[in-house]
Amino acid sequence: MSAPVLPPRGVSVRVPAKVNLELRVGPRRSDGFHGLSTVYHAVDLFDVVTVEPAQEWGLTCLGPYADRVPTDETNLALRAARAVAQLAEVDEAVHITIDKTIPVAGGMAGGSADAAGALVACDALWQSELSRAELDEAAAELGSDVPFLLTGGTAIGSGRGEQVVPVLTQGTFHWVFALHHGGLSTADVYAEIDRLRDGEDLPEPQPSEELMAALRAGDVDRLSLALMNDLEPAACSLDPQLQQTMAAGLSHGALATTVSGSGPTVAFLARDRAGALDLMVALSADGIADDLVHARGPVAGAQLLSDVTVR
Ligand SMILES: C[C@@](CO)(OP(=O)(O)O)[C@H](O)COP(=O)(O)OP(=O)(O)OC[C@H]1O[C@@H](n2ccc(N)nc2=O)[C@H](O)[C@@H]1O
Ligand SMILES: Nc1ncnc2c1ncn2[C@@H]1O[C@H](COP(=O)(O)OP(=O)(O)O)[C@@H](O)[C@H]1O
Repeated sequence: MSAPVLPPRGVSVRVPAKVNLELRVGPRRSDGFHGLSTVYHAVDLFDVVTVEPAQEWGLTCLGPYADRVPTDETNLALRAARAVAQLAEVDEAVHITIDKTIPVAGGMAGGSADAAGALVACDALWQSELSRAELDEAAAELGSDVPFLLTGGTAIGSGRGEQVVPVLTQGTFHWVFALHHGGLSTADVYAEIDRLRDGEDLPEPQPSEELMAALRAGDVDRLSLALMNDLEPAACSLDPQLQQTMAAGLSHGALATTVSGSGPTVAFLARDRAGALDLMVALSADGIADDLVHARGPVAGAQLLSDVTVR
């Protein structure tokens, strides 16, 4: 007699961090968001989100940044899980465990990654088979960056960042991320760009042809010339130390640098793996950042790791 097929007990999903290769910010819209043209790029720095059936809704965060992550109902992963329960009409609770490696409030979309991970994990746990359109819509409601973390790779983001279209790329790029544990609030950085650009006539943001060509060719030198982030002056205005970090990386041979999203993480593009490791050693000797991480991109978005853990 064959064994009965039991529903899965727990599901784990691995989700990457992102850096914006380009971030062009238009004027503030009437809903308070800014129209964007951005190019997201997922890198191999991962959180793992595990959901397990439980008597009550709950969340545990593990890892070095755990004390900076809310475990109440404001946690984006918990909100994502509840959104799937509602869409799938499931009346069951889960306990979520986030094994956190992505810096918190670092401009690398860690909370958004956890939300994307929880959407995919709960959909698998409850076998709800939500359509991609339903998942994308739920993701966009949770945050502007969340749909990209479902897709991963390299992609253009438009609207407020939630409309995502994949971009053709070749090869792997090597990055060094200089982390600053202070954190910057995304809303504060957008408010600061408004203050700095007050009265300016702003063009409709568009992706640059040069960046698309560099990515299509997998050409790291061309990519180094195409990185840009409109939020950089605003992040540097709120945290002037970032300018020193950027200058230090360039003096040690980084091909280019940009603030990651709304910061305060600073991204350096290296020629290759050896270049990235040399840069880490030099920056570490300077003691300029709280931590340094080597990561590669592009990598896939939220990926199911297993659908059966301990029974
Ligand atoms: C700056 C970016 C670049 O990818 O990422 P992070 O640096 O936060 O990772 C994103 O635009 C952040 O997206 P996300 O972190 O999902 O932001 P949301 O939760 O949607 O919005 C948080 C707040 O940021 C501001 N906001 C966000 C997106 C946008 N297009 N315009 C905005 O003005 C609004 O003040 C909003 O209330
Ligand atoms: N699962 C989560 N992980 C991290 N932060 C979260 C999470 N859920 C909610 N937050 C809140 O979102 C804020 C922004 O965090 P994060 O997404 O890491 O940064 P960023 O928007 O700069 O990419 C945090 O300060 C925290 O209060």
